[in-house]
Amino acid sequence: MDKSSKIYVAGHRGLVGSAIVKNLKSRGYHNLVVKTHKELDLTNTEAVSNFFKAEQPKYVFLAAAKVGGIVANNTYRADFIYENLMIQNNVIHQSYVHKVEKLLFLGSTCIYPKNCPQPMKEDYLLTDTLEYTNEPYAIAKIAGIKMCESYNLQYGTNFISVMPTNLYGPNDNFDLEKSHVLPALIRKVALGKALEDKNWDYISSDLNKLPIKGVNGSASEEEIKQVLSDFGVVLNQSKASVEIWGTGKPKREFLWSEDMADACVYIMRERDFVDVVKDIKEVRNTHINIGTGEDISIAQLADLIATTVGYKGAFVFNTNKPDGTMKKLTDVTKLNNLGWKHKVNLEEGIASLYNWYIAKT
Ligand SMILES: NC(=O)C1=CN([C@@H]2O[C@H](COP(=O)(O)OP(=O)(O)OC[C@H]3O[C@@H](n4cnc5c(N)ncnc54)[C@H](OP(=O)(O)O)[C@@H]3O)[C@@H](O)[C@H]2O)C=CC1
Ligand SMILES: C[C@H]1O[C@H](OP(=O)(O)OP(=O)(O)OC[C@H]2O[C@@H](n3cnc4c(=O)[nH]c(N)nc43)[C@H](O)[C@@H]2O)[C@@H](O)[C@@H](O)C1=O
Repeated sequence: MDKSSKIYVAGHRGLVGSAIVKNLKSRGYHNLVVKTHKELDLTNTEAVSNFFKAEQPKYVFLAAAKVGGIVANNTYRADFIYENLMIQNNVIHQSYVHKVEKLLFLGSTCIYPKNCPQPMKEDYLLTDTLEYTNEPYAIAKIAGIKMCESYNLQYGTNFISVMPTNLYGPNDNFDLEKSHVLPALIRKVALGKALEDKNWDYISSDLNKLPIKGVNGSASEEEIKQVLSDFGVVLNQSKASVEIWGTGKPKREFLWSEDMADACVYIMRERDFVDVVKDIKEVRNTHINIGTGEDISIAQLADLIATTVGYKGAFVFNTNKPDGTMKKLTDVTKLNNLGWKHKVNLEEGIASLYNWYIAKT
């Protein structure tokens, strides 16, 4: 990639897209094209076609998607399959039509079967039934992999699919209903500590930045306590407790978003589709897992966050909420063999994200 190549980063304000833009700029790439969702709705085929015709990007990072945690995936099932299929169909097809030199499609490790052998190798795709809570999203992501693979085989394009594990970092989503576990627990634990410390300035400032169910920092103490308790952050006789969804037993692997962005930029710069094809007689499972190869239970994650935040209160487990897949650890051999390894460990990442979040509230 020349420093002046025109590069389109779809989803540039999101968790991963913002980290990709930061990474590219730090390396001197200066001809970036970005559009907000409002400026360009990627589900709109005509608008995407016009955009590619006008801009003619040479490289495309497809980091725009409908994204959310386990409950959002399970609740907005139609939106997750429809919007993701539309976004990726439009962007991948127009990239072919307008002769994009290389495209990177971001999927997710939820493409693997619910009871997949661990760690999950790329070859385990489509070998068994998916986890139900995120099946629509996973099916859209599998369609994206197969679309890239099929366009490469039929039309000779150079489209690469990467499957990230659970990600976290600056510009994460801290909405308690829709977010993933790590930002949700950072926010809930920080609020639990503030309740115990009677730090109303912190609580008001947090709610002013991101109201919960319409309740912001100017609401009464009683209203605030009520809405926090609806989300499992409770003060009982000066002792706080924070709710963890499910049993706390599922294990997850977490990758810092700036490491993820670095992997994306590395693959875009250094690798081509042919590098990830194992068997040229039957070209399958050409995607690449992106992760750390290390996992941790949700209960252990909560303890780590409590240590970082200095929270001394309790955790309670709400088993009416879903656990989802019990284990989804990626096999990162292919990624490591392609020449990339993660740098940021979980303790460092949690501390950085907590500091980032505090600075924002
Ligand atoms: N976060 C995670 O833990 C994981 C994420 N992934 C994948 O990584 C990729 C990036 O995810 P992440 O950064 O977390 O997502 P975010 O939700 O943080 O960002 C998504 C971005 O997509 C844009 N977007 C969404 N819908 C549209 C649309 N219809 N038209 C135009 N833009 C749209 C948003 O634009 P705007 O800001 O303007 O609203 C936003 O910038 C996705 O493909 C996701 O599936 C995979 C595994 C884990
Ligand atoms: C990245 C991946 O993310 C989604 O899958 P997931 O890994 O199950 O996502 P999650 O982060 O929401 O939950 C992880 C675990 O944590 C538990 N958990 C505890 N307490 C909270 C909590 O407060 N919030 C959330 N969200 N989860 C909690 C929760 O019950 C689950 O056991 C996919 O749908 C799909 O989007 C995808 O690709």
